[in-house]
Amino acid sequence: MRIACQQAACGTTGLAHSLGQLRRAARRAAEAGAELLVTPEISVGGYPLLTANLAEASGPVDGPQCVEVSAIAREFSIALVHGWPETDGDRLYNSTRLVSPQGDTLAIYRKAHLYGRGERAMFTPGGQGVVQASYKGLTLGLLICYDVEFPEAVRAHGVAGTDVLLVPTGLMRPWDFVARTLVPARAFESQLYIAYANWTGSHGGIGFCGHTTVAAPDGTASVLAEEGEGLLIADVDPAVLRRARAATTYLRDRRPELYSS
Ligand SMILES: [NH3+]CCCCC(=O)O
Repeated sequence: MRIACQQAACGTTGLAHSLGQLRRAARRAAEAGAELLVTPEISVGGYPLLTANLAEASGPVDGPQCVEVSAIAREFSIALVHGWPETDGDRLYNSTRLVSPQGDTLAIYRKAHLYGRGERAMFTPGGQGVVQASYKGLTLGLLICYDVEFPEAVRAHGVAGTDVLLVPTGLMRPWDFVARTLVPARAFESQLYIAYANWTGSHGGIGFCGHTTVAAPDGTASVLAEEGEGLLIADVDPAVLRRARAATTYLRDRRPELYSS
């Protein structure tokens, strides 16, 4: 399956800007033959989410923001992973949604490991660890940014049979080590692909470090530079998963009865 990861210029000025940026990426991804596009953390609304953008960017899964994104998926007949501030009753979640090429919601994941005082003040932490969906014969999983820095969170997906972990992110400097070293290591140790789509540029006092990555379970990775918008195109190959899992049998050789919880 060919996938695309958007490395988007941050500094979103509002919902219309976000949706325009996402639509352009969907068109380019479809033109490149991709069947799935992954966009950065809170790609609808911008990261960090400014209070000024909160009212127009936030909504329930059947709200106008998600309806617009579903229309983009249908227009270009491509599956999409986008972030947005999800409202559910009086709670606000830092969420990501996997949308089918027909615009249907295949999965929603709410960021469980919130990062820093700003996020913890604004969002409610998600309460689900492993969220998956089937697409094109593969099992896709969802995590968001900081989640991937917890080996337990990624390993839980590996044990649950995730083939491709889709990770919208908002990774800032000086943490580029996470993109360059940790994400490829996570893919290798849990025997799955990780598609990690980041922002670039500076916004809200934060400098994002790009390095959008598709890391494979065999230790190889495709990476974009730190600066500049772009679209990373990579092919996810089930044969690579099979060969890697046969050669590196971490998931079979685990001894969970020996590990503290
Ligand atoms: N080590 C922290 C990197 C930033 C994670 C986040 O913004 O969710």
